[in-house]
Amino acid sequence: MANGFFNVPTPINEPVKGYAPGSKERAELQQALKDLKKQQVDIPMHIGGQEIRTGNTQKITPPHDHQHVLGYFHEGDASHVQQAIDAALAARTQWAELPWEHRASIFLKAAELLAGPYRARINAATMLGQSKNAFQAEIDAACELIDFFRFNVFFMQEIYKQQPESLPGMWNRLEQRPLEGFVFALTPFNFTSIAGNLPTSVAMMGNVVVWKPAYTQIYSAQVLMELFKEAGVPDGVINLVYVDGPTTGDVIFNHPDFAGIHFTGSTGVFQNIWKTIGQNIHKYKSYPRIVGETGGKDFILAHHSAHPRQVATAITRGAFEFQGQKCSAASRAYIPSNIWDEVKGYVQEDLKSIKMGDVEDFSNFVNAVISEASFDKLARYIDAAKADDSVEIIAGGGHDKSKGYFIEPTVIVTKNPQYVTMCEELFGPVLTLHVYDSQDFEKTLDLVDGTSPYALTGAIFAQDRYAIDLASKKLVHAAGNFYINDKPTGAVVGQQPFGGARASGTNDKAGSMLNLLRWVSPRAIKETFVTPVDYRYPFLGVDTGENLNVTGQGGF
Ligand SMILES: NC(=O)c1ccc[n+]([C@@H]2O[C@H](COP(=O)([O-])OP(=O)(O)OC[C@H]3O[C@@H](n4cnc5c(N)ncnc54)[C@H](O)[C@@H]3O)[C@@H](O)[C@H]2O)c1
Ligand SMILES: N[C@@H](CCC=O)C(=O)O
Repeated sequence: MANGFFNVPTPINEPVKGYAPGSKERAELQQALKDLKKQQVDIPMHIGGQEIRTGNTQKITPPHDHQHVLGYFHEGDASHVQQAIDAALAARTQWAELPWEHRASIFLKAAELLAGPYRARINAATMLGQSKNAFQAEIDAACELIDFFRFNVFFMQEIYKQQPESLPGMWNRLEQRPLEGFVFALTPFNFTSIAGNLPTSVAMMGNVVVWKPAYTQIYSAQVLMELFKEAGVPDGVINLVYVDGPTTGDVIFNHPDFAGIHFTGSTGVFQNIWKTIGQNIHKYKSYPRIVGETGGKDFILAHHSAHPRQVATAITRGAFEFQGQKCSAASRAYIPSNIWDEVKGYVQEDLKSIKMGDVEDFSNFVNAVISEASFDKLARYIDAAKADDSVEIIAGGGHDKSKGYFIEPTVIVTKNPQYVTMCEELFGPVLTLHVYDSQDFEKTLDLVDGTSPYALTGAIFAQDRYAIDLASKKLVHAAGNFYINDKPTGAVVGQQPFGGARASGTNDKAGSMLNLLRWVSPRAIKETFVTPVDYRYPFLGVDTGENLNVTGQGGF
């Protein structure tokens, strides 16, 4: 029983460690990589606190070294999804009734564990399982997830604090109930922090969760599940299943207690899910919350006043960090003719200096793409561009899957601003670039706005303040995260709340109060202290009015 109004610690962003040669963190990370590589892990599902092994195992291999086996996971079927729902519903009442400060403590503890004893292991697992370099793993799996935990706890407190006015004679209260049912967290491969945030932000608000990660992220998902357990998340609150997407969806979206989905992934999958939920709407007890952050076709637009070196650096980092597998990665660029030669020179110079290879060699900036399917798709688009006379590849273009799924950072230049790779999300290290007449800035703004159905991230580079203002206005709906003279990636929790509109998602801004509000159903409670005993209005005259309380306690 809580007797006190508690204030959670004020969150600050977790400092990103540098991993410089000779540093303590580098030594710890190298040791964790070695430890993980010398064993083969056997990864169970986690349902109601039980480890579930089906014997139906699948291999986990690093994308940059597909012959090395890191371990196996046990795949489940529809019956396991049903068990996970049952376990979640069984845990629901006790978890929902736990005073909020205990939920806060659990996730603050998770943040501290991740910042300390779990840091090297989660980074190493993300490096090996998802082929991220040390720095990319650190900003994702460690810092961003730590920030999600700390900031979300703070936002939860802010939400609970918001209370309505009360006139004399009454007390109005707002109670933030968890949703009536269970929530499905469906997570992508590319960010360990997103995989960790989608189930925990929901659970933090008192809900119970069935979590299904992408198969290509299971290696680090297992470490997250251990972290949640050690932090004190009770059995059944977050249930982790490894079942293929359509089979999982079939059980979840037909269940009457399905109360919401917290999704991050591709637009096509999200749109199908939305349709299925719509078709099944009569089956549910409540209208499910549908929260989804999806794909992007993120842009860099330069004005003729932009600094060529700054634009080139933004292209190299914005398009090719983590092999372009960020929903925010720049994948189309519009460069004015007056600075093109310079920008081109710098980009080619940068890309020539980039090293590609295994994550254990910390000097590799680029590693492998996530899977053979992704490699084959990207190689197809690159080969089609090579065969097309209307476009030119000015950097990269090579690919090789003999040891790992390696695609060279590739820049395609096209005269046709509607060329297929200017419009479609490829999700890999491929940037397509259109050079426009530097006098046509306004026309190019329309082009940027209208070329793709997405609206996730975008960047304007200019020194001319009028150009920045014009771009901000004309591109108002073209990006949920808009950058001025900066690359379009690298949003930080608490600083640039993240999410896009149009086909890019519901824009509920991960790591913000807006997102957490989707996981509660407020109940307004009005308590009247002196309850009326006469129905008549004052002007009917019979009563003196003192018991009528028309505008006071009684109200309308
Ligand atoms: N906007 C954002 O914040 C954001 C962040 C990260 C990734 N993304 C997007 O995610 C995508 C890359 O991630 P991904 O390849 O893991 O996405 P994906 O859509 O292939 O998979 C996401 C999840 O959905 C599951 N899934 C796939 N098909 C399904 C189906 N038919 N029914 C039910 N579940 C299904 C997957 O197993 C996975 O768990 C890109 O499009 C990227 O832009 C968006
Ligand atoms: N929040 C990340 C992108 C997440 C999507 O993959 C960024 O801003 O770069």
